[in-house]
Amino acid sequence: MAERLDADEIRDRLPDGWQYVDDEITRQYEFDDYLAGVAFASEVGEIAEEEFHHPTITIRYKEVEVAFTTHDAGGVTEQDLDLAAEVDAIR
Ligand SMILES: C[C@H](O)[C@H](O)[C@H]1CNC2=NC(N)=NC(=O)C2=N1
Repeated sequence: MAERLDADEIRDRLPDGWQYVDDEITRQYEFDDYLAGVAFASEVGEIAEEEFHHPTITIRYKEVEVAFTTHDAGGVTEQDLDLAAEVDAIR
């Protein structure tokens, strides 16, 4: 099972645009319209299923927030950092 990383390591390795808050890493993405955000969220879901590692996805008007943590490890692991980079590559 993946080991949770300590705060310094997470901060050192966090991809640009992501924040580390309360044992998860999060990023907000802006869109020109609501349905573009919905389509993006669906693509994030595809990746999550492929990797069997699932973020919390919050769809707002013209904005989608993605939050990763590893529930099995009780914090942020390599998997979360890797998935964050994969999600960034969607756009
Ligand atoms: C049994 C456990 O829920 C599964 O192994 C997977 C499913 N997706 C998951 N997603 C996330 N974010 N963390 C997990 O620990 C996790 N575990």
